[in-house]
Amino acid sequence: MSTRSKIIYTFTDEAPALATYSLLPIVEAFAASADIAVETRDISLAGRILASFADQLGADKAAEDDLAKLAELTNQPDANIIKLPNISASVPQLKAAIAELQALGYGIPNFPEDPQTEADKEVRARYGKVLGSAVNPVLREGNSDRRAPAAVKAFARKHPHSMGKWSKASQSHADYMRGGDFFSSEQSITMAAPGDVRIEFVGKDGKVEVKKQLALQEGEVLDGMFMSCNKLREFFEQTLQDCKETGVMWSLHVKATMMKISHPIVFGHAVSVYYKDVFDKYGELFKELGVNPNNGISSVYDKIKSLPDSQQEEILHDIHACYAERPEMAMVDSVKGITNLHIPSDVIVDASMPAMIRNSGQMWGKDGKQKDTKAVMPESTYARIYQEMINFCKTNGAFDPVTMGSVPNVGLMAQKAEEYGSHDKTFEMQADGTMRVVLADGTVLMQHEVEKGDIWRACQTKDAPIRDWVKLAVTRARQSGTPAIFWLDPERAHDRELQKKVEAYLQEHDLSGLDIRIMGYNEAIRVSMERLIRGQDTISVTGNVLRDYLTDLFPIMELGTSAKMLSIVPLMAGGGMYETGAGGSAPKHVQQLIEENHLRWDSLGEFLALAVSLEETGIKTDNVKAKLLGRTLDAATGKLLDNNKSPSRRTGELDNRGSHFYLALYWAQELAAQTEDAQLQAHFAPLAKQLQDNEQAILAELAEVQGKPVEIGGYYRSNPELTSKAMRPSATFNAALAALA
Ligand SMILES: NC(=O)C1=CN([C@@H]2O[C@H](COP(=O)(O)OP(=O)(O)OC[C@H]3O[C@@H](n4cnc5c(N)ncnc54)[C@H](OP(=O)(O)O)[C@@H]3O)[C@@H](O)[C@H]2O)C=CC1
Ligand SMILES: O=C(O)CCC(=O)C(=O)O
Ligand SMILES: [Mg+2]
Repeated sequence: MSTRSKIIYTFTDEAPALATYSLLPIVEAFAASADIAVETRDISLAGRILASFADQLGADKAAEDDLAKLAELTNQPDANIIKLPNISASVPQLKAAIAELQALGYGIPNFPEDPQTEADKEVRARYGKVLGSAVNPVLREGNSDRRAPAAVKAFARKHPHSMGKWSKASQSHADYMRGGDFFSSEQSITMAAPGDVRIEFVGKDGKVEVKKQLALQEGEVLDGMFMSCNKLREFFEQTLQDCKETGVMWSLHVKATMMKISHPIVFGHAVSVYYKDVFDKYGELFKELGVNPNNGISSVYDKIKSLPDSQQEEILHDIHACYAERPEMAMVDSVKGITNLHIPSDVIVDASMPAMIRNSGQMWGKDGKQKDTKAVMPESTYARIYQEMINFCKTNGAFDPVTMGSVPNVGLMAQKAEEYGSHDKTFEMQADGTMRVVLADGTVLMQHEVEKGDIWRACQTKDAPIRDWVKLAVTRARQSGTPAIFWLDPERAHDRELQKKVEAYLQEHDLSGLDIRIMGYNEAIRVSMERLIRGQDTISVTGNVLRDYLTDLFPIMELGTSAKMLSIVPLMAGGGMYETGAGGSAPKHVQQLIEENHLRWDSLGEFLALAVSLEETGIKTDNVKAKLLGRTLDAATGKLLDNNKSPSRRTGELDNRGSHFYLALYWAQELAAQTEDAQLQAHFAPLAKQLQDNEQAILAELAEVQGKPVEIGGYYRSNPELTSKAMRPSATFNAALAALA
């Protein structure tokens, strides 16, 4: 018996949003044959801005708060959500999106950069909820299971991507603080009983300011830590001096988007240290103009526009003088003169470090040439793993995708675990004093002596997600027959608390025949890499930040991109969220589409997620047609890989839309060829024939549009009609699909 069920498909931003215009009509048409409704929910940056100001927009312009509704759904056992990557916006991106929406006639307020009035503070608070990683932590009500499916791994072995050679003489390295950072100050406790705590600041005058109150659960782990502003700035200065002396290029790698409060401040210090002469000279003026280094050097360019031309020129001249004084800095776009410090969201550590390591440890300089680089990552907690990988590549050469094994990940992230949920507990110190965490009865749980400018933060990790994470790790180790390593660092207070729980919760499972170990980060990555080059797989079982870092790092070595990962979030309430790969929304791809009408985005992550989602729908609702759709989709995806019908990077060749055509063709063929369900067979046979017969005509229609600019009417909120027209240019294909309905 089948009941009509629902798959929620998220509408997001940039390249995946463009791809959705082409892929979703195919998905809807196929899913309908199994009585499954595919509904979209808009969680794009623009959609979230509009939902935040729904009360101020007319009925025709107001948007529903789809994110809030989805968040509720994640706590329902029947949730089945396909989650595409979305923008975690930096302030410059948020401002650009606001300006675009205002130009479209939406009466939303400007972003108040320095709110003083109550009204401005209220607007700033609303925008604060849209800023940075505002979607993923809300929807991820389960832990993370990311791995390369066998077919994808086989494809990478057969068609290896290019890997830059490593030289033993490479000067590239990761550089991080040796003291004064979060790692060195971390304290951690586990709550023996439920309890209320206060996070408070005690000034030198003894005055107490309560910063935050928390109701903690029994078994919850609470961490407190801080980064010294003075030590951070000294560290940046030392890295710059070192690069100047050694001639190695300088670059900064942080996660200002996901770590949306702490890392923009770190980024801002890098900007004001690199351009120190300019900030020293124009400090007062910049304050008046509202320049904020946390938004990058672009903030200076932006704010000085109001000054007379001559003054602007003087400032620009002084900025250029910094380039002569300072070491060379890695470029984001050397043609357009966009540096690593332009805006905080251009270089995001999870993707940028593997890209550098894949590229012989080099980044691009201002002359467009690649060079050895000092990758500066102040927080030493996790930066050390990159140095380990760099050492490994210098010793053993680049990884070989043909022979290397795999490092899947089981990541702790549910209920805003660890740093993921730290934003409302992160504070930039306004004065010297003491930060302390105090129980309701006055017991001081932890405390730090801090100075003005230091960044103090607390992290919470609830007990239930930890238990669920251990279970997921054991399940994956059992199902895949693969050794699993818990990456828990004995040097870290937090990990020592976690280790006690892991050891206890492992005892709840049958571990016979399993190889499960606990290791510090350096040892864990070394062992995993030693096994990797011998073709062996090792599951990394990690906390939230390492989940993020490792699920780009290893896939990018193994598969060339993390977009091809199967990325499942078994929701703790029983539902499922299927993320489409482990990568982001690939902004560069949009540029190519607009300029050349070629979209190189690979929707493989969507294909993989959809297959699991269909299969799960089939199991949960006893819908055999859904299961069959899932299985045939997997077969079609395998065929698409075998026949090399993935998008090409080059304009003029098959792109995202062409790969969707082949997916529809192969999927229809698989359904027409199966004999389990005669109804589905009869339903899809005509489509299979029509697409096969018209293959050349459809390819010609798809090819014809390429090579010239295309108008989609916006970036953050493109025009739906124009975008649909652009993304569905084959009348023959569209008609065949319409006939299926
Ligand atoms: N789950 C989520 O919601 C996530 C969201 N993000 C967001 O994504 C945005 C961009 O982040 P960024 O750090 O640039 O990382 P991305 O992973 O988006 O992009 C880095 C590069 O990876 C390649 N790539 C990624 N996905 C695909 C794909 N499907 N097909 C082909 N190539 C792909 C592209 O390489 P090339 O240009 O060489 O083709 C791309 O330029 C940010 O706003 C970030 O916040 C980031 C990670 C996860
Ligand atoms: O939420 C974000 O900002 C990024 C998430 C991410 O990179 C990941 O989950 O791999
Ligand atoms: Mg990531």
